[in-house]
Amino acid sequence: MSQFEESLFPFYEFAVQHAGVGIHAVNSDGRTVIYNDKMKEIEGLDLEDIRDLSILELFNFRQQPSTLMEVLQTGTEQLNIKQTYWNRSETEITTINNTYPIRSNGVLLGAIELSHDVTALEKFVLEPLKKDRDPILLNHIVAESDSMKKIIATAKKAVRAKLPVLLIGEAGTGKDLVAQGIHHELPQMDSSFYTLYCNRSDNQSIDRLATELATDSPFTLFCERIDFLSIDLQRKLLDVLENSDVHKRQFIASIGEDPVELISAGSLLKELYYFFASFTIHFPPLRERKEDILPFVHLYLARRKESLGTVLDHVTKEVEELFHSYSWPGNMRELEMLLNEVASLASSETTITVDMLPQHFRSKSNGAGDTPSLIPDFIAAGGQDLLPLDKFMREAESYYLEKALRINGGNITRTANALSMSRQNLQYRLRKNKKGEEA
Ligand SMILES: Nc1ncnc2c1ncn2[C@@H]1O[C@H](COP(=O)(O)OP(=O)(O)OP(=O)(O)O)[C@@H](O)[C@H]1O
Repeated sequence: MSQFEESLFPFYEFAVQHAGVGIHAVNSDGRTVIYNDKMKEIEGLDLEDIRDLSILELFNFRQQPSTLMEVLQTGTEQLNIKQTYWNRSETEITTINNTYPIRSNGVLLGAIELSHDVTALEKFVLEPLKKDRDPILLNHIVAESDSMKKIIATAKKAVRAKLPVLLIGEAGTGKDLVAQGIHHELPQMDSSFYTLYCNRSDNQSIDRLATELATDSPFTLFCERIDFLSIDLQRKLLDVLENSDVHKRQFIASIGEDPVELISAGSLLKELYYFFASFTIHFPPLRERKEDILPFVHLYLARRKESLGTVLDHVTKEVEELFHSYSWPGNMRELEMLLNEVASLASSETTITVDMLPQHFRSKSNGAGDTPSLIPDFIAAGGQDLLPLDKFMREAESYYLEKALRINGGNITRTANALSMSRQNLQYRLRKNKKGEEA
């Protein structure tokens, strides 16, 4: 190497450390040779954590399919791979990765990954109405269908009456959005919005709430999915609420199913239902109010254009038809996540075409009718071919995880809690099963 080339090293090193993208390079043995500051920030790892790990060990450590390993094995680049995961500091990160083989004189020396952190972008685009600090008003909410119009009208009445409200509907139908809309329409605009995320056994949140309610401060309390609390905790919550100053607060709660069914199944305390049910608002699933689909798509694309200067602004007739024929079991949240996925991989396109829809969506929406394919019967019936046990177990796991996710509106954290597993483990299994399906 010439002296001149050597004198360039400090420049290269500086550029690598200060680049706005994460850089991770491995040699042909899979050992890390470059791991810059941005990559440390993205993954929450230190060089010490990984220096002595081969890429294979690192793969197990991260529980992520490794594009670096794939490029080392195949020698072909992998572009625009989107990954969402929780890093070491328990932060959710979304990256878009480009991974390239590095060759010298035709010999493969290793591979390099350039990782763009698009978490902030994802966070914004995920919820087009939740725009930074702008309050969500009831009139901002997409309400083209008669049923959504009725929901907005009842929510406005509840604001005037200042009585507790119970929001009833499947996950992802917009209950949280309407709760925030009610809050922002209230006369005391200085009060804050407090969400109690209900978790089966989370005693401490209710204790914290009791402390908060003992103060004088006015606020709106939104108890999200009280039906997720154990009956004992529902009793405790009711006690805390009944002993607080109801005049200074707006109380709102949500449940996922019909209250009569929940009460008779022993999942909802009748007295807690009565506490919130001065106003009840039913949110029909999106499949029963398809008029709201396209206005939401247009709102989403307009917001993205306004904030990020992107050019996507409509969908083809074919996509419209597909969106109208699909059942959206995850409701508006599922549509939002789909648009997110499509838009973040688009570059100069102005129209969303069927080709741009991800494979997983095309296969479940394509004429397969309304329900995503479920395994009809898990118990072997006489006369049926038996599956090898490991295949059966994989299918059962995949079915169960998908169902748990659907019940939890696609929310990984809640699903993982409900299944008593770490979020990383759940993500790993989902990915593994998806790969298995595609294979
Ligand atoms: N009518 C709507 N107009 C605009 N955005 C909507 C509408 N309905 C839902 N969304 C968006 O869809 C996503 C899911 O909505 P939201 O969180 O309010 O659902 P939810 O019924 O509270 O779900 P969960 O029961 O799982 O908490 C949010 O990002 C929300 O902004």
